[in-house]
Amino acid sequence: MADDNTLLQIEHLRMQFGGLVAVDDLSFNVERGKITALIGPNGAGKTTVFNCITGFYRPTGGMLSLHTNEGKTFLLERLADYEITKKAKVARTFQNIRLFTGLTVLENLLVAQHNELMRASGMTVLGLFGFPSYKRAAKEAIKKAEIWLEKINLVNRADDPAGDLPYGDQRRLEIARAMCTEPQLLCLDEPAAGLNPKESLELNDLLLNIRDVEHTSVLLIEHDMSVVMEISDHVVVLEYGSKIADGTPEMVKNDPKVIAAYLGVDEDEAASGEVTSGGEITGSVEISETEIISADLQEQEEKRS
Ligand SMILES: Nc1ncnc2c1ncn2[C@@H]1O[C@H](COP(=O)(O)OP(=O)(O)OP(=O)(O)O)[C@@H](O)[C@H]1O
Repeated sequence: MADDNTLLQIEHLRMQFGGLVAVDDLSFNVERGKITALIGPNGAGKTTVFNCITGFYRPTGGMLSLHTNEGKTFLLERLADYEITKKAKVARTFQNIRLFTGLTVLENLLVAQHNELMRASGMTVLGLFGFPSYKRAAKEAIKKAEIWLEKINLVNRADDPAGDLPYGDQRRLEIARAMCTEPQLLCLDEPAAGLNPKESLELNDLLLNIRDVEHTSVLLIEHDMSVVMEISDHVVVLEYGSKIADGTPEMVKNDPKVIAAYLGVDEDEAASGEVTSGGEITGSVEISETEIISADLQEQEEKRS
C-alpha cells in the first residue's frame, strides 16, 4: 500500500533471464526522506532490482511507481533510463567507481550538471556565449559544486584529477556528483565496498546529511552491516530473488530467516539459538556484525585487487 510518505512503490517485481528467475514477486516501499537498505547474500538479486528501477533492465513483470514530491507519478518500467534520470529524478552509483578520473574533482561535479547548463544555453552555441540564463545557470552550477565540495571535505583537492584521490574520497565524490543532479531518489550500489572503518564513518555522515539536510530519499545496497544497521530506517532482505524480511534494522537483525540466510543454516537451527557462523553451540543467536563485516572486507579486497 502506498501513502503520501511513499516515494517508490515496488509491486510484484519479476526479472527473469532465460530460465533464471533473478527477482521473484518482490514488493516493498521506499519511504520519502528515509534511508532504505536492500541487503542479502551474494546473488540474491539486489543489483538486478536496481537495474530495473533505473531502467537498465526492462522488468519481466510488476510495477515500479515513483510518486514525486510534486505529486506526479511515473511508472518506471515504462520509461527509458534517461527519462528515469531526468523526469523521475532517480540517480544512481555503481558497485565499481565510475568517475571521470582524468577530469578534476570540480569538473566531475560540473559535468553532472551538464543537462541543466545545456537547457539554459537554449541548446545553441550562441546561447553558450550570450544568454543571461546560461551565465546564471553556470554560476549556480559552480555554487552547487562548491557546496558539495565542502560537504565531502574536498575543497583543497578541487583542481586535482579525480583519479588521484584516495578510494574513500572517490566514493564520496561519486555520491556528491549524483547529488548535483538534485535527485529525489538516490540509489547507491555498495557505497561502502572497499572502505576502511574511518572512511565508512565518513560515508555514514554524508548519507545522514543527504537524508536530514537535503531531504533526499536513499535506497542502498550494502553488505557492510556497520553502515546498514547504523544509518538505515528500513531494511529489506532478499534471498534467491525473494523478500524474506522487511522492517527496522533491529527487527531484521534478529529475524531467524535472515540469520539462516546469512549463516547458511536451517531456519529452525537459527531460530533455536544454537548455531553461530563458526558452527559453535551458543545460547543465543544474532547476526554477528563483525563476522559479516570481516567476510565482506575480504570480498571487497578481492574485488578491488
Ligand atoms: N544480465 C544478466 N543475465 C543473466 N543473469 C543475470 C544477469 N544479471 C544478473 N543475473 C543473475 O541474477 C542473479 C542475481 O544477481 P544480482 O547481481 O542481482 O545479485 P546481487 O544480490 O546484487 O549479488 P552481489 O551481492 O554479489 O552483487 C545472479 O544469479 C546473477 O547471475
